[in-house]
Amino acid sequence: MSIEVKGVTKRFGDFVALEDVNVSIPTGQLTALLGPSGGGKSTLLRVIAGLESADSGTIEIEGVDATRLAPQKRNVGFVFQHYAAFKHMTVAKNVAFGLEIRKKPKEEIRDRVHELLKLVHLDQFAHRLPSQLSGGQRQRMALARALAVEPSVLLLDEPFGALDAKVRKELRDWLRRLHDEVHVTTVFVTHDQEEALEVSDEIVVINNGRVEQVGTPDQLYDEPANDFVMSFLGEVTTLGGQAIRPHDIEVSTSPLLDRAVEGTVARILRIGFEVRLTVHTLDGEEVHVQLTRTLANGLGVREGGTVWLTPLAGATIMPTTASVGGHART
Ligand SMILES: Nc1ncnc2c1ncn2[C@@H]1O[C@H](COP(=O)(O)OP(=O)(O)OP(=O)(O)O)[C@@H](O)[C@H]1O
Repeated sequence: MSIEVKGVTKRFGDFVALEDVNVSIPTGQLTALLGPSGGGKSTLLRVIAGLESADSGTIEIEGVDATRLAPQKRNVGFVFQHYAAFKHMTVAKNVAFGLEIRKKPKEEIRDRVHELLKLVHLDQFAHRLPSQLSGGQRQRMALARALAVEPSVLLLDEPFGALDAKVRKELRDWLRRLHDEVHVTTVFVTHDQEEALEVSDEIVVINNGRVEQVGTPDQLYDEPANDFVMSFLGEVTTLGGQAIRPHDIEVSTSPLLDRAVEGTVARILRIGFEVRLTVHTLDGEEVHVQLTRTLANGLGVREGGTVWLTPLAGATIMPTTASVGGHART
């Protein structure tokens, strides 16, 4: 394991931001810290970086107890949402900075900067100032700068958070490819489920200062530990008082199964290949169902018509608590 977080608790006054957090982050992987705003993701990243100190618990990085080490002694690189570049220095100088203060030979610095700028596709911008770059290019420069000193761990706090959706998506794909080339252990904070599912090898779901679940994107989606994780990583509705995904519900226009729930189609929304039904059941539940267009057309569903709903075989079903429905997809 590259990072071992053991029994970490962090309070700000009376407020408990992290409570007995235990996480192992594997070497060479891309791990996302995912959760709703205020859940404690950034605090955990800052405790790993040494920018905050935990009230109790330990942090081990690459087998070394780093709990009391200063940030610059932990061999970690960081990139934040709003990256503070040296405005008066060129892109190349910004990337070279960490190597220069370490007094590396000039030739080695020049070669390394060239290699890094190529890696982040900024080689043609080496002589520009940061203000002459786009937001996405500036974040790529920040990554090159963080990678320059060959950190054993790269910590990214919503690195693309301030960028527009399209650039964000491009950089997300780019980060995945970069990681496949460089393989440095990377931990990145995001509140965006899609980003976490698309990019990471492993996801740590954090809510209210606690770890809800750790797993691969598939494990979290297919075997959520609780209804919070289930609702945070995809859409969820309730059927017969239980949480279920809208696409895991079978719709029939005749009462084929005795445990089927009868209801009336209140609304039909057609979006591309997908058809969304809102069904009001006899028990007064509002159930959301997702079907393919082909299936919906084949069934001949119509607003005001009666349908019978059953969970599909193999559907993930959870008892509900108050958290279901509280975290819609963003
Ligand atoms: N320096 C501080 N002083 C007091 N409270 C703080 C401090 N830093 C963080 N907190 C509180 O700790 C909680 C966790 O904050 P944190 O930034 O870790 O959340 P997050 O999951 O990263 O959220 P976001 O996605 O909004 O950044 C929040 O309620 C926040 O207000």
